Amino acid sequence: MKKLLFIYNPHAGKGQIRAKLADVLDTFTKAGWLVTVRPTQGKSDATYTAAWLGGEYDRLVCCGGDGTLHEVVTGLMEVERRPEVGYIPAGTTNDFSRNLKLPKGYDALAATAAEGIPRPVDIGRFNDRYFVYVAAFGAFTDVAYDTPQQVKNMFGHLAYVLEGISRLGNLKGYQAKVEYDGGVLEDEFIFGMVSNTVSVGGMLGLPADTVSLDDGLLEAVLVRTPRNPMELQGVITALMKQTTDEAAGVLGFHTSRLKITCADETPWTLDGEYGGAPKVAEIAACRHAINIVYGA
Ligand SMILES: Nc1ncnc2c1ncn2[C@@H]1O[C@H](COP(=O)(O)OP(=O)(O)OP(=O)(O)O)[C@@H](O)[C@H]1O
Repeated sequence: MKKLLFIYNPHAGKGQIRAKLADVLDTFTKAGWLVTVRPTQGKSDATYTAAWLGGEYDRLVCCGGDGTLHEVVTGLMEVERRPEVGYIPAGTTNDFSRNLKLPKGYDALAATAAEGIPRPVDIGRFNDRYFVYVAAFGAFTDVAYDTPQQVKNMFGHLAYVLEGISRLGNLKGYQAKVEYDGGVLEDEFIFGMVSNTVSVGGMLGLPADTVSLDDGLLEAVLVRTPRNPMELQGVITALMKQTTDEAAGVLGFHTSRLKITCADETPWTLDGEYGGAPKVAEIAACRHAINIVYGA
């Protein structure tokens, strides 16, 4: 019998999955799976469980928010023979799930996770860590790690932070050398983001269908430190319009890898969680690292 490992975060979102658990497990079983269930017991539990047990299963279904998906995928990257992944979004933020065109409601989600056909997606490597859809530094990310997880909100939030600053001197910039497929940039940046999600397509001025999760490419957005009030206004305008504007210092490009060398330790967020504060961030797309079930 094919084996399915179900990892769910009982506290994700408002904990609604708990009331649906019996139906979800029944759906998996009726689809022919022999099911093992792991309610996560705390931080990193999903990572350890996926890393230790993932290789013994044909399919791993993850239920929770972006944080739980991040933990599961991080664990699976340690596994040689990775199971197919199904995802039932159940968190307060389920930004990544938008990419998968999943149905609504737990019954349909469980059926899709059990029977849907998986497709390959790229996973981001960040030094010795991983991210599913976004790695970012700067502006708000060094203050606290309650980063607005929805990628689009990041730009809105950044514009809001920038509008609120009374003096340009209050802005913390990061002197950085950025090496990528298209060349080398050396400048001071207040914000940088590398992502693998269609929700950033608009920001790069690209139609969403040119941002693909399985093309071996990541999308990068860098915001240069504005040096005067006019430049600051240009950055805010670009961010509000959610578009890159090279003249205004809001740069965007596709790349398969990126090396960001900062003069100082720079705190990063990976999928909305604290990702450490390295001086050098080596980022790369791990092409087709995970096979995940899509809804359509
Ligand atoms: N049993 C548990 N008790 C407390 N925290 C847990 C437990 N299991 C998992 N977690 C943690 O909860 C965090 C958030 O999980 P998740 O993203 O699934 O939910 P969420 O509702 O979307 O929360 P948020 O959007 O605020 O991150 C994860 O990073 C995980 O480490």
